[in-house]
Amino acid sequence: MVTFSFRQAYAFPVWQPVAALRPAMSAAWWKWVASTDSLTARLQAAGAGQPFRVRLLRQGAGVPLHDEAQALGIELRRYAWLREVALCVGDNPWVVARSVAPLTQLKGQRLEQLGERSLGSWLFRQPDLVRGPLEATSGAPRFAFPQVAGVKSRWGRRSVFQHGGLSLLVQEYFLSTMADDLRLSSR
Ligand SMILES: C=C(O[C@@H]1C=C(C(=O)O)C=C[C@H]1O)C(=O)O
Repeated sequence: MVTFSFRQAYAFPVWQPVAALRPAMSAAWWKWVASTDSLTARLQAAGAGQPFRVRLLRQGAGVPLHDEAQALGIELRRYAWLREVALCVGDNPWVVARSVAPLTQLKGQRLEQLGERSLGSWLFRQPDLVRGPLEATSGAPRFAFPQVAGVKSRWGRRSVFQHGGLSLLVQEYFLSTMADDLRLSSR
């Protein structure tokens, strides 16, 4: 079983509009990073019958990172609802994701009861869902990271979803395990 640890990164992540990073990305990666439909559904399709699983790593109240608070337009050091997962295909974590929502905006959406069901499967069923612009980074996540030698983050992306008065920042980092399994180039 793969274990995960918090990885301390010293550099502040540089987020850019996803189109700004397109020249640095292969066409195959662009399709993944710039897609705006459900990533869960895409991973399930790409897994070609291998079991897809959401591994819940952490969920509950906590203080968002500086850039997360900025992205949500909330005050620094305000508690938020945090959820960290690994999206696994077969035995491998392909994506690690961290979602953040202001606690004050949680009003019976029952997000905390999702457990190991995919947040995306729930989110994309909401008829009023609006997705904000995608931003991307080549930096590594500063949260749960698989403790397996040689696993690297290839691309990260984030966007804010709006639904029923709730703003939800979703950050997803695509791992080298996924690149290896799908034979994608490193970048
Ligand atoms: C936003 C989506 O949901 C995915 C599922 C997540 C979860 O269960 O916590 C987190 C991020 C996403 O990669 C999606 O499917 O597009």
